[in-house]
Amino acid sequence: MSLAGKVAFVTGAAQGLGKAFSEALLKKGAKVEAFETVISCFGGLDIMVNNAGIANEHNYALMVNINLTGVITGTNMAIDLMNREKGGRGGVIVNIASTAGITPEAYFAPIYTGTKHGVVGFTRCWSMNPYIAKMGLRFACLCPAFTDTQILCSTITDYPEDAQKIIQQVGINKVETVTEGFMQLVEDNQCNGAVMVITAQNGIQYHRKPHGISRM
Ligand SMILES: NC(=O)C1=CN([C@@H]2O[C@H](COP(=O)(O)OP(=O)(O)OC[C@H]3O[C@@H](n4cnc5c(N)ncnc54)[C@H](O)[C@@H]3O)[C@@H](O)[C@H]2O)C=CC1
Ligand SMILES: CCCCC/C=C\C=C\C(=O)C/C=C\C/C=C\CCCC(=O)O
Repeated sequence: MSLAGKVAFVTGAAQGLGKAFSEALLKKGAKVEAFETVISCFGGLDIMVNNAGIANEHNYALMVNINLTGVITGTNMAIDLMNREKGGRGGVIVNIASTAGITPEAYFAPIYTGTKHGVVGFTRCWSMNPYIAKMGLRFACLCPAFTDTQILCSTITDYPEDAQKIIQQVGINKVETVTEGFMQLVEDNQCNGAVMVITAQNGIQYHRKPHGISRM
């Protein structure tokens, strides 16, 4: 996808990964806008990034609301706006999950892990919907391991020993590496259903795709 003139909306873009994603999109010529402006000034949306998230095991209702319900709500709103069959231009929806959405290694954070598993399952499920081709939509999910942003500081403060132990094992991603992976997901029109995993040890990788209806 060429990004020149495309309209993007990134949730939670004030800092951290959301800010870095927005800056990378702007550099490639996209317009990164507030939701109201997207409709009133640009008449549509091409790229939706559900990025906002928190880590707070003590307030699980809030965390589920932001990390999972927020992604579902943002996705639903974007589908309505982008659906070619309803006058939209089509486009891509990228949901930001985590490696915690694939493996439960952060044992001290079961609710965070649950919300991120939800994001991965929700995004994968949409990507397998046979009607999205007509709607002009594709879906992708980004799963970074620990990355150098503010959310990490609060985790280390809340769970110093547990977090440090895992971080020492797996390392910390640079924001730039995660942003590079994010841009691949946005620009590669072939990557519907991609679940991209990014770790400090192995860099950018694709998690294996599910194949149709599972035979368990
Ligand atoms: N930094 C890390 O180690 C990793 C982060 N992630 C995910 O990446 C996403 C971005 O996190 P970071 O940039 O790392 O953290 P961050 O704490 O720097 O940024 C989070 C952003 O979300 C926004 N936000 C929080 N609640 C919101 C709400 N109710 N409505 C709108 N915006 C809200 C904040 O204002 C902030 O801009 C999150 O979904 C997080 O779970 C995933 C894997 C690793
Ligand atoms: C992880 C619980 C607290 C969440 C808030 C802080 C930062 C967010 C980090 C993540 O989302 C990444 C979460 C867990 C990573 C744990 C292990 C990574 C394993 C990667 C690997 O297998 O190499």
